[in-house]
Amino acid sequence: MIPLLISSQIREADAFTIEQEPVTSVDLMERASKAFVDIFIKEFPDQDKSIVVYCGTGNNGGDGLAIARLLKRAHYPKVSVKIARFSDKASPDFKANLEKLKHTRIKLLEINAGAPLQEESSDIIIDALLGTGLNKPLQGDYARLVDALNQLNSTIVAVDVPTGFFTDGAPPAGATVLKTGLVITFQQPKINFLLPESASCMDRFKVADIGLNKSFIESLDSPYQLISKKDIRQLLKPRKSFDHKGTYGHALIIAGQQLTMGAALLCSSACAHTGAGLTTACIPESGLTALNTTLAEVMAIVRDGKNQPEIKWEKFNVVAAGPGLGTDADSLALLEKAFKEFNKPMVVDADALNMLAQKPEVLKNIPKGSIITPHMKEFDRLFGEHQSWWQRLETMRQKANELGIYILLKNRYTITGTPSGKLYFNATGNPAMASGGMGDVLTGVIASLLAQKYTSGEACIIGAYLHGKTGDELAMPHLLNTVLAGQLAKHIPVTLAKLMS
Ligand SMILES: NC(=O)C1=CN([C@@H]2O[C@H](COP(=O)(O)OP(=O)(O)OC[C@H]3O[C@@H](n4cnc5c(N)ncnc54)[C@H](O)[C@@H]3O)[C@@H](O)[C@H]2O)[C@@H](O)CC1
Ligand SMILES: Nc1ncnc2c1ncn2[C@@H]1O[C@H](COP(=O)(O)OP(=O)(O)O)[C@@H](O)[C@H]1O
Ligand SMILES: [K+]
Repeated sequence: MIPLLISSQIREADAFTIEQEPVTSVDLMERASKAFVDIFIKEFPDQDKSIVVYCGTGNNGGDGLAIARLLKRAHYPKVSVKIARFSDKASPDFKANLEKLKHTRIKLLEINAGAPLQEESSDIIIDALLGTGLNKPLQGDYARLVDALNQLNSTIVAVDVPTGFFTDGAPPAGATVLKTGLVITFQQPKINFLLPESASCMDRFKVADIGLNKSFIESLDSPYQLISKKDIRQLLKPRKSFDHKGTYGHALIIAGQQLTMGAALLCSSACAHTGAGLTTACIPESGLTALNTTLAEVMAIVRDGKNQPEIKWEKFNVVAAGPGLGTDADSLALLEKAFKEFNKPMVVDADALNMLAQKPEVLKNIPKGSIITPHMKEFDRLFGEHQSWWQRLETMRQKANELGIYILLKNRYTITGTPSGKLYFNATGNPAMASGGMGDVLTGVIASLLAQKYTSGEACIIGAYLHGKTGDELAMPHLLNTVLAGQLAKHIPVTLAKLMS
Protein backbone atom coordinates (compact mmCIF):
# COMPACT_ATOMS: atom_id res chain seq x y z
CA MET A 1 0.00 0.00 0.00
CA ILE A 2 1.14 3.53 -0.67
CA PRO A 3 0.02 5.84 2.12
CA LEU A 4 -1.57 9.05 0.84
CA LEU A 5 -0.95 12.07 3.04
CA ILE A 6 -2.81 15.33 3.57
CA SER A 7 -0.77 18.51 3.00
CA SER A 8 0.12 19.12 6.67
CA GLN A 9 1.52 15.55 6.83
CA ILE A 10 3.50 16.11 3.62
CA ARG A 11 5.13 19.09 5.33
CA GLU A 12 5.90 16.90 8.36
CA ALA A 13 7.45 14.25 6.09
CA ASP A 14 9.55 16.97 4.37
CA ALA A 15 10.74 18.28 7.75
CA PHE A 16 11.49 14.80 9.10
CA THR A 17 13.49 13.85 6.00
CA ILE A 18 15.50 17.09 6.17
CA GLU A 19 16.39 16.43 9.82
CA GLN A 20 16.88 12.67 9.64
CA GLU A 21 18.72 12.07 6.37
CA PRO A 22 20.21 14.68 6.87
CA VAL A 23 19.72 16.86 3.82
CA THR A 24 19.39 20.64 3.69
CA SER A 25 16.00 21.88 2.58
CA VAL A 26 17.55 23.59 -0.44
CA ASP A 27 19.16 20.28 -1.44
CA LEU A 28 15.81 18.52 -1.08
CA MET A 29 14.36 21.20 -3.36
CA GLU A 30 17.16 20.51 -5.86
CA ARG A 31 16.39 16.77 -5.70
CA ALA A 32 12.67 17.44 -6.25
CA SER A 33 13.41 19.76 -9.17
CA LYS A 34 15.72 17.21 -10.77
CA ALA A 35 13.05 14.51 -10.42
CA PHE A 36 10.59 16.90 -12.10
CA VAL A 37 12.99 17.65 -14.94
CA ASP A 38 13.71 13.93 -15.56
CA ILE A 39 10.02 13.33 -16.20
CA PHE A 40 9.58 16.59 -18.11
CA ILE A 41 12.35 15.65 -20.55
CA LYS A 42 10.69 12.32 -21.32
CA GLU A 43 7.33 14.00 -21.85
CA PHE A 44 8.65 16.96 -23.88
CA PRO A 45 11.81 15.88 -25.70
CA ASP A 46 11.66 18.73 -28.25
CA GLN A 47 14.38 21.15 -27.08
CA ASP A 48 13.32 23.79 -29.58
CA LYS A 49 10.12 24.61 -27.73
CA SER A 50 9.99 27.87 -25.82
CA ILE A 51 9.31 27.30 -22.14
CA VAL A 52 8.35 29.86 -19.52
CA VAL A 53 8.36 29.05 -15.81
CA TYR A 54 5.90 31.13 -13.76
CA CYS A 55 7.18 31.26 -10.18
CA GLY A 56 5.60 32.36 -6.92
CA THR A 57 7.86 33.41 -4.07
CA GLY A 58 7.34 30.36 -1.81
CA ASN A 59 8.92 26.91 -2.11
CA ASN A 60 6.84 26.00 -5.16
CA GLY A 61 8.37 29.07 -6.83
CA GLY A 62 11.78 27.96 -5.53
CA ASP A 63 11.26 24.64 -7.33
CA GLY A 64 10.37 26.59 -10.47
CA LEU A 65 13.63 28.56 -10.38
CA ALA A 66 15.68 25.37 -9.92
CA ILE A 67 13.72 23.65 -12.71
CA ALA A 68 14.47 26.53 -15.13
CA ARG A 69 18.19 26.26 -14.30
CA LEU A 70 18.21 22.46 -14.72
CA LEU A 71 16.30 22.66 -18.00
CA LYS A 72 18.84 25.12 -19.37
CA ARG A 73 21.61 22.72 -18.34
CA ALA A 74 19.69 19.89 -20.09
CA HIS A 75 19.94 21.86 -23.35
CA TYR A 76 16.59 23.56 -23.44
CA PRO A 77 17.93 26.97 -24.52
CA LYS A 78 14.58 28.73 -24.85
CA VAL A 79 13.69 28.67 -21.17
CA SER A 80 12.71 31.87 -19.35
CA VAL A 81 11.31 32.78 -15.93
CA LYS A 82 8.52 35.10 -14.77
CA ILE A 83 8.29 35.82 -11.05
CA ALA A 84 4.92 36.83 -9.62
CA ARG A 85 5.94 39.38 -6.96
CA PHE A 86 2.54 39.50 -5.33
CA SER A 87 3.84 39.31 -1.78
CA ASP A 88 6.69 40.94 0.15
CA LYS A 89 7.54 37.55 1.61
CA ALA A 90 9.85 35.05 -0.07
CA SER A 91 10.99 31.70 1.31
CA PRO A 92 14.72 31.25 2.06
CA ASP A 93 15.01 28.45 -0.53
CA PHE A 94 13.31 30.65 -3.13
CA LYS A 95 15.89 33.37 -2.40
CA ALA A 96 18.77 30.88 -2.59
CA ASN A 97 17.57 29.63 -5.97
CA LEU A 98 17.07 33.16 -7.26
CA GLU A 99 20.73 33.86 -6.47
CA LYS A 100 21.76 30.74 -8.41
CA LEU A 101 19.54 31.72 -11.33
CA LYS A 102 21.25 35.10 -11.58
CA HIS A 103 24.46 33.27 -12.51
CA THR A 104 22.80 31.80 -15.58
CA ARG A 105 21.75 33.65 -18.69
CA ILE A 106 18.12 32.77 -18.24
CA LYS A 107 15.80 35.66 -19.04
CA LEU A 108 14.03 36.84 -15.90
CA LEU A 109 10.97 39.07 -15.68
CA GLU A 110 9.07 40.22 -12.61
CA ILE A 111 5.29 40.69 -12.59
CA ASN A 112 4.39 43.23 -9.92
CA ALA A 113 1.15 43.36 -7.98
CA GLY A 114 -1.48 45.35 -9.83
CA ALA A 115 0.62 45.68 -13.01
CA PRO A 116 -1.05 44.90 -16.35
CA LEU A 117 -0.32 41.37 -17.56
CA GLN A 118 1.89 40.97 -20.59
CA GLU A 119 1.14 38.80 -23.54
CA GLU A 120 2.27 35.17 -23.26
CA SER A 121 3.30 33.25 -26.36
CA SER A 122 5.59 30.47 -25.05
CA ASP A 123 4.93 26.95 -26.29
CA ILE A 124 4.98 25.44 -22.82
CA ILE A 125 4.11 27.06 -19.48
CA ILE A 126 5.47 25.54 -16.29
CA ASP A 127 3.32 26.47 -13.30
CA ALA A 128 5.37 27.01 -10.15
CA LEU A 129 3.21 29.76 -8.70
CA LEU A 130 1.69 28.03 -5.68
CA GLY A 131 1.88 24.45 -4.45
CA THR A 132 0.75 22.63 -1.34
CA GLY A 133 1.11 25.83 0.69
CA LEU A 134 -2.23 27.10 -0.65
CA ASN A 135 -4.33 28.14 2.33
CA LYS A 136 -7.22 30.09 0.78
CA PRO A 137 -8.89 30.35 -2.62
CA LEU A 138 -7.03 32.54 -5.14
CA GLN A 139 -7.98 36.20 -5.14
CA GLY A 140 -6.62 39.47 -6.49
CA ASP A 141 -3.42 39.28 -8.52
CA TYR A 142 -3.10 35.47 -8.38
CA ALA A 143 -6.70 34.97 -9.53
CA ARG A 144 -6.21 37.53 -12.32
CA LEU A 145 -3.01 35.87 -13.53
CA VAL A 146 -4.49 32.36 -13.41
CA ASP A 147 -7.64 33.53 -15.23
CA ALA A 148 -5.45 35.05 -17.95
CA LEU A 149 -3.34 31.87 -18.30
CA ASN A 150 -6.55 29.81 -18.48
CA GLN A 151 -7.62 31.81 -21.53
CA LEU A 152 -4.49 30.88 -23.49
CA ASN A 153 -5.18 27.24 -24.29
CA SER A 154 -1.42 26.56 -23.98
CA THR A 155 0.30 23.41 -22.81
CA ILE A 156 0.61 23.88 -19.05
CA VAL A 157 2.65 21.59 -16.79
CA ALA A 158 2.19 22.08 -13.04
CA VAL A 159 4.92 21.62 -10.47
CA ASP A 160 3.50 19.44 -7.66
CA VAL A 161 -0.09 20.77 -7.93
CA PRO A 162 -1.95 23.18 -10.22
CA THR A 163 -1.99 26.66 -8.70
CA GLY A 164 -5.19 27.17 -6.71
CA PHE A 165 -5.89 23.43 -6.27
CA PHE A 166 -6.71 22.16 -2.77
CA THR A 167 -4.94 18.83 -2.31
CA ASP A 168 -7.30 17.51 0.35
CA GLY A 169 -10.61 18.51 1.93
CA ALA A 170 -13.73 19.65 0.09
CA PRO A 171 -12.76 22.25 -2.54
CA PRO A 172 -14.45 25.65 -2.07
CA ALA A 173 -17.21 26.09 -4.66
CA GLY A 174 -16.25 28.17 -7.68
CA ALA A 175 -12.57 28.55 -6.67
CA THR A 176 -10.19 29.69 -9.43
CA VAL A 177 -7.71 26.94 -10.36
CA LEU A 178 -5.16 26.79 -13.17
CA LYS A 179 -6.19 24.32 -15.89
CA THR A 180 -3.19 22.12 -16.61
CA GLY A 181 -2.50 19.27 -19.00
CA LEU A 182 0.03 17.44 -16.87
CA VAL A 183 0.93 17.64 -13.20
CA ILE A 184 4.32 16.30 -12.15
CA THR A 185 3.76 15.80 -8.46
CA PHE A 186 6.24 15.04 -5.69
CA GLN A 187 6.41 11.75 -3.78
CA GLN A 188 2.75 10.67 -3.98
CA PRO A 189 -0.48 11.56 -5.76
CA LYS A 190 -2.36 14.13 -3.73
CA ILE A 191 -5.65 12.69 -2.44
CA ASN A 192 -7.88 15.08 -4.39
CA PHE A 193 -6.15 14.07 -7.67
CA LEU A 194 -8.03 10.78 -7.27
CA LEU A 195 -11.45 12.39 -7.03
CA PRO A 196 -13.46 13.36 -10.14
CA GLU A 197 -13.47 17.10 -9.40
CA SER A 198 -9.76 17.17 -10.33
CA ALA A 199 -10.65 16.47 -13.98
CA SER A 200 -11.49 20.16 -14.51
CA CYS A 201 -7.91 21.28 -13.83
CA MET A 202 -5.67 18.38 -14.87
CA ASP A 203 -5.71 15.85 -17.66
CA ARG A 204 -3.24 13.51 -15.98
CA PHE A 205 -0.50 13.36 -13.38
CA LYS A 206 2.89 11.69 -12.97
CA VAL A 207 4.60 11.04 -9.67
CA ALA A 208 8.25 12.03 -9.13
CA ASP A 209 9.87 10.15 -6.24
CA ILE A 210 11.85 12.63 -4.13
CA GLY A 211 12.90 10.13 -1.47
CA LEU A 212 10.97 11.38 1.56
CA ASN A 213 11.47 9.09 4.56
CA LYS A 214 9.27 6.02 3.94
CA SER A 215 9.18 4.68 7.50
CA PHE A 216 8.10 8.09 8.78
CA ILE A 217 5.33 8.17 6.16
CA GLU A 218 4.23 4.66 7.25
CA SER A 219 4.27 5.72 10.90
CA LEU A 220 1.66 8.41 10.21
CA ASP A 221 -0.84 5.53 9.68
CA SER A 222 -2.82 7.46 7.08
CA PRO A 223 -6.41 6.31 6.58
CA TYR A 224 -5.93 6.95 2.84
CA GLN A 225 -4.07 4.16 1.05
CA LEU A 226 -3.34 3.53 -2.63
CA ILE A 227 -3.40 -0.14 -3.67
CA SER A 228 -0.30 -1.38 -5.50
CA LYS A 229 0.35 -4.46 -7.63
CA LYS A 230 2.65 -5.78 -4.91
CA ASP A 231 -0.23 -5.83 -2.42
CA ILE A 232 -2.34 -7.91 -4.78
CA ARG A 233 0.45 -10.38 -5.47
CA GLN A 234 0.91 -10.82 -1.73
CA LEU A 235 -2.81 -11.33 -1.10
CA LEU A 236 -3.58 -13.82 -3.88
CA LYS A 237 -3.49 -17.45 -2.75
CA PRO A 238 -2.12 -20.02 -5.19
CA ARG A 239 -4.12 -23.18 -5.87
CA LYS A 240 -2.76 -26.44 -4.51
CA SER A 241 -2.59 -29.79 -6.19
CA PHE A 242 -5.27 -31.63 -4.16
CA ASP A 243 -7.73 -28.71 -4.13
CA HIS A 244 -11.22 -29.48 -5.43
CA LYS A 245 -14.33 -27.45 -6.17
CA GLY A 246 -15.32 -27.58 -2.50
CA THR A 247 -12.13 -25.71 -1.63
CA TYR A 248 -13.27 -22.68 -3.60
CA GLY A 249 -16.74 -22.29 -2.22
CA HIS A 250 -20.25 -21.93 -3.55
CA ALA A 251 -21.65 -18.53 -4.56
CA LEU A 252 -25.32 -17.69 -4.97
CA ILE A 253 -26.13 -14.81 -7.29
CA ILE A 254 -29.63 -13.37 -6.85
CA ALA A 255 -30.09 -11.32 -9.99
CA GLY A 256 -31.97 -10.75 -13.23
CA GLN A 257 -35.49 -10.07 -14.44
CA GLN A 258 -36.99 -10.96 -17.79
CA LEU A 259 -35.64 -7.76 -19.42
CA THR A 260 -32.41 -7.58 -17.42
CA MET A 261 -31.22 -11.19 -17.53
CA GLY A 262 -27.94 -9.99 -19.00
CA ALA A 263 -26.95 -8.56 -15.64
CA ALA A 264 -27.44 -11.96 -13.99
CA LEU A 265 -25.46 -13.69 -16.75
CA LEU A 266 -22.57 -11.21 -16.58
CA CYS A 267 -22.38 -11.40 -12.79
CA SER A 268 -22.52 -15.22 -12.77
CA SER A 269 -19.98 -15.48 -15.58
CA ALA A 270 -17.54 -13.21 -13.71
CA CYS A 271 -18.05 -15.23 -10.54
CA ALA A 272 -17.26 -18.51 -12.31
CA HIS A 273 -14.31 -17.04 -14.24
CA THR A 274 -12.78 -15.61 -11.04
CA GLY A 275 -12.66 -19.13 -9.69
CA ALA A 276 -15.59 -19.87 -7.37
CA GLY A 277 -15.87 -23.66 -6.97
CA LEU A 278 -19.59 -23.53 -7.74
CA THR A 279 -21.88 -20.75 -8.90
CA THR A 280 -25.67 -20.83 -8.67
CA ALA A 281 -27.83 -18.10 -10.15
CA CYS A 282 -31.22 -17.34 -8.62
CA ILE A 283 -33.10 -16.05 -11.67
CA PRO A 284 -36.62 -15.74 -13.08
CA GLU A 285 -37.97 -18.75 -14.98
CA SER A 286 -37.91 -16.71 -18.20
CA GLY A 287 -34.13 -16.55 -17.96
CA LEU A 288 -33.49 -20.26 -17.62
CA THR A 289 -32.92 -21.00 -21.29
CA ALA A 290 -30.49 -18.10 -21.60
CA LEU A 291 -28.53 -19.31 -18.57
CA ASN A 292 -28.44 -22.92 -19.69
CA THR A 293 -27.32 -22.08 -23.20
CA THR A 294 -24.69 -19.47 -22.35
CA LEU A 295 -23.29 -20.57 -18.99
CA ALA A 296 -23.35 -24.33 -18.84
CA GLU A 297 -21.23 -24.30 -15.68
CA VAL A 298 -23.69 -22.26 -13.63
CA MET A 299 -26.63 -23.88 -11.78
CA ALA A 300 -30.02 -22.27 -11.27
CA ILE A 301 -32.65 -21.64 -8.64
CA VAL A 302 -35.82 -20.31 -10.21
CA ARG A 303 -37.91 -17.39 -8.94
CA ASP A 304 -41.39 -17.78 -10.35
CA GLY A 305 -42.75 -14.44 -9.12
CA LYS A 306 -45.46 -16.02 -6.91
CA ASN A 307 -43.79 -18.14 -4.26
CA GLN A 308 -40.45 -17.42 -2.67
CA PRO A 309 -37.88 -19.97 -3.86
CA GLU A 310 -36.73 -22.52 -1.31
CA ILE A 311 -33.13 -21.56 -0.63
CA LYS A 312 -30.93 -23.60 1.65
CA TRP A 313 -28.81 -20.65 2.74
CA GLU A 314 -26.30 -22.75 4.65
CA LYS A 315 -25.15 -24.36 1.37
CA PHE A 316 -23.62 -21.10 0.21
CA ASN A 317 -20.41 -19.37 1.26
CA VAL A 318 -21.58 -16.08 -0.18
CA VAL A 319 -24.73 -14.50 -1.54
CA ALA A 320 -24.59 -11.58 -3.98
CA ALA A 321 -27.81 -9.70 -4.71
CA GLY A 322 -28.86 -6.93 -7.02
CA PRO A 323 -27.72 -6.92 -10.67
CA GLY A 324 -30.82 -6.51 -12.83
CA LEU A 325 -32.95 -7.76 -9.92
CA GLY A 326 -35.67 -5.09 -10.18
CA THR A 327 -37.24 -3.42 -7.19
CA ASP A 328 -40.63 -5.13 -6.96
CA ALA A 329 -42.13 -6.49 -3.73
CA ASP A 330 -40.89 -10.06 -4.40
CA SER A 331 -37.32 -8.91 -4.86
CA LEU A 332 -37.49 -6.85 -1.68
CA ALA A 333 -38.95 -9.78 0.27
CA LEU A 334 -36.14 -12.04 -0.96
CA LEU A 335 -33.48 -9.48 -0.04
CA GLU A 336 -34.98 -9.09 3.44
CA LYS A 337 -35.05 -12.87 3.81
CA ALA A 338 -31.39 -13.13 2.78
CA PHE A 339 -30.45 -10.45 5.35
CA LYS A 340 -32.29 -12.44 8.01
CA GLU A 341 -31.28 -15.99 7.16
CA PHE A 342 -27.83 -15.72 5.61
CA ASN A 343 -25.42 -14.89 8.36
CA LYS A 344 -22.20 -14.47 6.40
CA PRO A 345 -21.02 -11.39 4.47
CA MET A 346 -23.07 -10.65 1.35
CA VAL A 347 -22.36 -8.53 -1.74
CA VAL A 348 -25.13 -5.99 -2.34
CA ASP A 349 -25.28 -4.03 -5.60
CA ALA A 350 -27.50 -2.22 -8.11
CA ASP A 351 -31.25 -2.78 -7.61
CA ALA A 352 -30.69 -4.25 -4.16
CA LEU A 353 -29.15 -0.89 -3.24
CA ASN A 354 -32.04 0.96 -4.87
CA MET A 355 -34.49 -1.02 -2.73
CA LEU A 356 -32.46 -0.19 0.37
CA ALA A 357 -32.59 3.48 -0.59
CA GLN A 358 -36.38 3.24 -0.62
CA LYS A 359 -36.51 1.34 2.68
CA PRO A 360 -33.43 2.45 4.63
CA GLU A 361 -34.46 0.64 7.82
CA VAL A 362 -33.69 -2.68 6.07
CA LEU A 363 -30.04 -1.67 5.63
CA LYS A 364 -29.55 -1.99 9.38
CA ASN A 365 -30.12 -5.76 9.04
CA ILE A 366 -27.37 -6.28 6.47
CA PRO A 367 -25.02 -9.07 7.68
CA LYS A 368 -21.89 -7.70 9.34
CA GLY A 369 -18.86 -7.65 7.05
CA SER A 370 -21.01 -7.37 3.90
CA ILE A 371 -19.86 -5.37 0.90
CA ILE A 372 -22.02 -2.81 -0.86
CA THR A 373 -20.85 -1.64 -4.30
CA PRO A 374 -22.63 1.59 -5.27
CA HIS A 375 -21.70 3.99 -8.03
CA MET A 376 -22.06 7.67 -7.18
CA LYS A 377 -25.79 7.89 -7.89
CA GLU A 378 -26.60 4.75 -5.90
CA PHE A 379 -24.42 6.07 -3.08
CA ASP A 380 -26.30 9.37 -2.95
CA ARG A 381 -29.67 7.62 -3.16
CA LEU A 382 -28.67 5.56 -0.12
CA PHE A 383 -26.98 8.21 1.99
CA GLY A 384 -28.32 11.54 0.67
CA GLU A 385 -27.03 14.15 -1.79
CA HIS A 386 -23.40 15.25 -1.43
CA GLN A 387 -21.83 18.53 -2.54
CA SER A 388 -18.36 17.07 -3.09
CA TRP A 389 -16.51 13.78 -3.34
CA TRP A 390 -14.59 14.60 -0.19
CA GLN A 391 -17.93 14.69 1.63
CA ARG A 392 -18.71 11.27 0.19
CA LEU A 393 -15.43 9.95 1.61
CA GLU A 394 -16.46 11.20 5.05
CA THR A 395 -19.90 9.61 4.76
CA MET A 396 -18.27 6.35 3.64
CA ARG A 397 -16.05 6.20 6.70
CA GLN A 398 -18.95 7.00 9.00
CA LYS A 399 -21.48 4.57 7.45
CA ALA A 400 -19.00 1.71 7.02
CA ASN A 401 -18.20 1.99 10.71
CA GLU A 402 -21.81 2.44 11.85
CA LEU A 403 -23.11 -0.54 9.83
CA GLY A 404 -20.00 -2.74 10.15
CA ILE A 405 -19.77 -3.09 6.36
CA TYR A 406 -17.39 -2.38 3.47
CA ILE A 407 -18.49 0.32 1.05
CA LEU A 408 -16.94 0.15 -2.39
CA LEU A 409 -17.69 3.38 -4.26
CA LYS A 410 -17.12 2.87 -8.00
CA ASN A 411 -15.44 5.41 -10.23
CA ARG A 412 -12.21 6.01 -12.17
CA TYR A 413 -10.49 5.45 -8.84
CA THR A 414 -12.74 3.04 -6.99
CA ILE A 415 -12.58 3.59 -3.24
CA THR A 416 -13.25 0.99 -0.54
CA GLY A 417 -14.21 2.24 2.91
CA THR A 418 -13.77 -0.24 5.77
CA PRO A 419 -15.48 -0.47 9.18
CA SER A 420 -12.18 0.54 10.81
CA GLY A 421 -12.11 3.82 8.86
CA LYS A 422 -9.52 3.06 6.17
CA LEU A 423 -10.06 4.18 2.56
CA TYR A 424 -8.35 2.14 -0.15
CA PHE A 425 -7.99 3.76 -3.59
CA ASN A 426 -7.70 1.55 -6.66
CA ALA A 427 -5.88 2.93 -9.69
CA THR A 428 -6.45 0.23 -12.31
CA GLY A 429 -9.19 0.63 -14.92
CA ASN A 430 -9.77 2.96 -17.84
CA PRO A 431 -12.55 4.78 -19.71
CA ALA A 432 -12.98 1.91 -22.19
CA MET A 433 -14.72 0.22 -19.27
CA ALA A 434 -17.42 2.88 -19.08
CA SER A 435 -20.11 0.62 -20.52
CA GLY A 436 -23.18 -1.17 -19.20
CA GLY A 437 -22.76 -4.36 -17.21
CA MET A 438 -19.26 -3.57 -15.98
CA GLY A 439 -20.48 -3.16 -12.39
CA ASP A 440 -22.33 -6.49 -12.60
CA VAL A 441 -19.04 -8.13 -13.49
CA LEU A 442 -17.32 -6.51 -10.50
CA THR A 443 -20.05 -7.86 -8.20
CA GLY A 444 -19.44 -11.36 -9.57
CA VAL A 445 -15.67 -11.01 -9.06
CA ILE A 446 -16.07 -9.91 -5.44
CA ALA A 447 -18.63 -12.63 -4.67
CA SER A 448 -16.26 -15.19 -6.14
CA LEU A 449 -13.38 -14.00 -3.96
CA LEU A 450 -15.56 -14.20 -0.84
CA ALA A 451 -16.59 -17.74 -1.85
CA GLN A 452 -12.89 -18.56 -2.05
CA LYS A 453 -12.48 -17.46 1.58
CA TYR A 454 -10.80 -14.14 1.09
CA THR A 455 -11.88 -11.70 3.81
CA SER A 456 -14.28 -8.90 2.89
CA GLY A 457 -11.50 -6.32 2.91
CA GLU A 458 -9.30 -8.53 0.70
CA ALA A 459 -12.20 -9.25 -1.67
CA CYS A 460 -12.79 -5.50 -2.19
CA ILE A 461 -9.12 -4.68 -2.69
CA ILE A 462 -8.34 -7.63 -4.97
CA GLY A 463 -11.70 -7.36 -6.75
CA ALA A 464 -11.37 -3.69 -7.68
CA TYR A 465 -7.75 -4.15 -8.76
CA LEU A 466 -8.35 -7.34 -10.77
CA HIS A 467 -11.44 -5.92 -12.51
CA GLY A 468 -9.60 -2.75 -13.56
CA LYS A 469 -6.41 -4.57 -14.48
CA THR A 470 -8.32 -6.96 -16.73
CA GLY A 471 -9.92 -3.96 -18.43
CA ASP A 472 -6.46 -2.38 -18.85
CA GLU A 473 -4.98 -5.52 -20.39
CA LEU A 474 -7.80 -5.67 -22.91
CA ALA A 475 -7.95 -1.97 -23.78
CA MET A 476 -4.39 -0.65 -23.51
CA PRO A 477 -2.37 -2.65 -26.06
CA HIS A 478 -4.83 -1.85 -28.85
CA LEU A 479 -5.92 1.57 -27.54
CA LEU A 480 -9.47 0.25 -27.57
CA ASN A 481 -12.25 2.72 -27.06
CA THR A 482 -14.60 0.16 -25.58
CA VAL A 483 -14.28 -3.07 -23.68
CA LEU A 484 -17.50 -5.01 -23.18
CA ALA A 485 -18.40 -6.44 -19.81
CA GLY A 486 -18.80 -10.00 -21.11
CA GLN A 487 -15.42 -9.86 -22.82
CA LEU A 488 -13.84 -8.64 -19.58
CA ALA A 489 -15.37 -11.46 -17.53
CA LYS A 490 -13.88 -14.07 -19.88
CA HIS A 491 -10.41 -12.52 -19.70
CA ILE A 492 -10.20 -12.58 -15.88
CA PRO A 493 -8.37 -15.96 -15.67
CA VAL A 494 -5.60 -14.60 -17.93
CA THR A 495 -5.05 -11.49 -15.80
CA LEU A 496 -5.26 -13.55 -12.63
CA ALA A 497 -2.62 -15.95 -13.94
CA LYS A 498 -0.26 -13.04 -14.69
CA LEU A 499 -0.77 -11.56 -11.24
CA MET A 500 -0.03 -14.94 -9.64
CA SER A 501 3.01 -15.76 -11.76
N1 LIG B 1 11.29 20.96 1.73
C1 LIG B 1 10.10 21.18 1.28
O1 LIG B 1 9.23 21.62 2.03
C2 LIG B 1 9.82 20.87 -0.12
C3 LIG B 1 8.81 21.60 -0.74
N2 LIG B 1 8.62 21.53 -2.03
C4 LIG B 1 7.75 22.50 -2.71
O2 LIG B 1 7.17 23.39 -1.79
C5 LIG B 1 5.82 23.59 -2.09
C6 LIG B 1 5.14 24.13 -0.88
O3 LIG B 1 5.81 25.34 -0.62
P1 LIG B 1 5.30 26.44 0.40
O4 LIG B 1 4.87 25.80 1.66
O5 LIG B 1 6.34 27.49 0.45
O6 LIG B 1 4.00 27.00 -0.26
P2 LIG B 1 3.66 27.53 -1.72
O7 LIG B 1 4.86 27.78 -2.53
O8 LIG B 1 2.61 26.64 -2.23
O9 LIG B 1 2.97 28.93 -1.35
C7 LIG B 1 3.72 30.01 -0.84
C8 LIG B 1 2.92 30.84 0.11
O10 LIG B 1 1.84 31.47 -0.55
C9 LIG B 1 0.88 31.88 0.38
N3 LIG B 1 -0.46 31.58 -0.09
C10 LIG B 1 -1.20 30.48 0.14
N4 LIG B 1 -2.39 30.56 -0.47
C11 LIG B 1 -2.39 31.73 -1.13
C12 LIG B 1 -3.35 32.39 -1.95
N5 LIG B 1 -4.53 31.84 -2.22
N6 LIG B 1 -3.03 33.59 -2.48
C13 LIG B 1 -1.83 34.15 -2.23
N7 LIG B 1 -0.89 33.59 -1.45
C14 LIG B 1 -1.18 32.38 -0.91
C15 LIG B 1 1.17 31.14 1.66
O11 LIG B 1 1.63 32.03 2.63
C16 LIG B 1 2.24 30.12 1.24
O12 LIG B 1 3.11 29.76 2.26
C17 LIG B 1 5.38 22.26 -2.61
O13 LIG B 1 4.21 22.31 -3.38
C18 LIG B 1 6.59 21.87 -3.44
O14 LIG B 1 6.50 22.47 -4.72
C19 LIG B 1 9.54 20.73 -2.84
O15 LIG B 1 10.62 21.57 -3.12
C20 LIG B 1 10.00 19.52 -2.10
C21 LIG B 1 10.62 19.87 -0.83
N1 LIG C 1 -13.27 5.79 -16.72
C1 LIG C 1 -13.19 4.66 -15.99
N2 LIG C 1 -12.01 4.32 -15.45
C2 LIG C 1 -11.93 3.21 -14.68
N3 LIG C 1 -12.96 2.38 -14.39
C3 LIG C 1 -14.15 2.68 -14.91
C4 LIG C 1 -14.33 3.82 -15.74
N4 LIG C 1 -15.64 3.87 -16.10
C5 LIG C 1 -16.24 2.80 -15.52
N5 LIG C 1 -15.36 2.07 -14.81
C6 LIG C 1 -15.65 0.90 -13.98
O1 LIG C 1 -16.76 0.15 -14.54
C7 LIG C 1 -17.70 -0.20 -13.52
C8 LIG C 1 -19.05 0.44 -13.84
O2 LIG C 1 -19.97 0.05 -12.86
P1 LIG C 1 -21.51 0.45 -12.91
O3 LIG C 1 -21.64 1.91 -13.12
O4 LIG C 1 -22.18 -0.16 -11.72
O5 LIG C 1 -21.96 -0.30 -14.24
P2 LIG C 1 -23.28 -1.14 -14.56
O6 LIG C 1 -24.38 -0.60 -13.67
O7 LIG C 1 -23.54 -0.90 -16.01
O8 LIG C 1 -22.95 -2.56 -14.29
C9 LIG C 1 -17.09 0.25 -12.18
O9 LIG C 1 -16.37 -0.79 -11.58
C10 LIG C 1 -16.14 1.37 -12.61
O10 LIG C 1 -15.08 1.52 -11.69
K1 LIG D 1 2.10 24.82 -9.00
